[in-house]
Amino acid sequence: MTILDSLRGGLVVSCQPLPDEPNDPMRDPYVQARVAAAAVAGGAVAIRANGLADIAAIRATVDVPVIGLVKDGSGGVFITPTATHAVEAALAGAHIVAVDATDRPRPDGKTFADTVRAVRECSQALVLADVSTEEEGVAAVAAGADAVATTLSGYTEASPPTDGPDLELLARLVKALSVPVIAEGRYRDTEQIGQAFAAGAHAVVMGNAVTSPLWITRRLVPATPRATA
Ligand SMILES: CC(=O)N[C@H](C=O)[C@@H](O)[C@H](O)[C@H](O)COP(=O)(O)O
Repeated sequence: MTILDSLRGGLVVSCQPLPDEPNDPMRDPYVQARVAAAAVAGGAVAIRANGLADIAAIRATVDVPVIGLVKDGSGGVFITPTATHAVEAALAGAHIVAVDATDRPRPDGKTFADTVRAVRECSQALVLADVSTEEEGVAAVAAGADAVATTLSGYTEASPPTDGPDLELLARLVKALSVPVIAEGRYRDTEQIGQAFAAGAHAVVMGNAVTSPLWITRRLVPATPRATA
């Protein structure tokens, strides 16, 4: 079975501390590896992880594929923004490297296709294109992406933010592409998971709703009298 086959029809759990919270107590490779192990024990078919130390720790702990990325920067392209970041993620142990494949300029001046080539030259890792529009997905596949994810919908100028997941983009990508399309971004419950698979998703990624006590608690606390006192 190929790596991508092993993800088919399953839940991928994204184990990442909150990016805008440098003091998130979960920011620790050992902790993230234990969270990943718990997710796998619960049935996750793969783990998505950010940063070389977390990728390596999770790879050493779980026996499912690791989708690795390296976040760097805040505005513009920040998910595995350069070919160097992508190569480092592959060498740290990612089976699949998630790379920003939006049509925005990249900090190293290279193209997404250059980045795919760099990963192929140094490893067996596959490349997952994180996109925000259908056009970006089509271009990413032409440039060599092995799979495409809706990860960046709602986070670029070309894609207006929404509360829930972008099921429309997912359905359009499934129709337009011949590679697996992974649903990611603001999936929170079983109903949305069902909707994603009904729209043709290869797999669904859930992050904060599973792996961030800080994020979950912040959403629950406003419902308490204490919060409004
Ligand atoms: C846009 C961006 O930076 N997305 C990142 C991608 O790796 C993560 O911060 C996501 O939050 C996560 O993968 C999915 O989490 P949720 O299921 O909570 O959307």
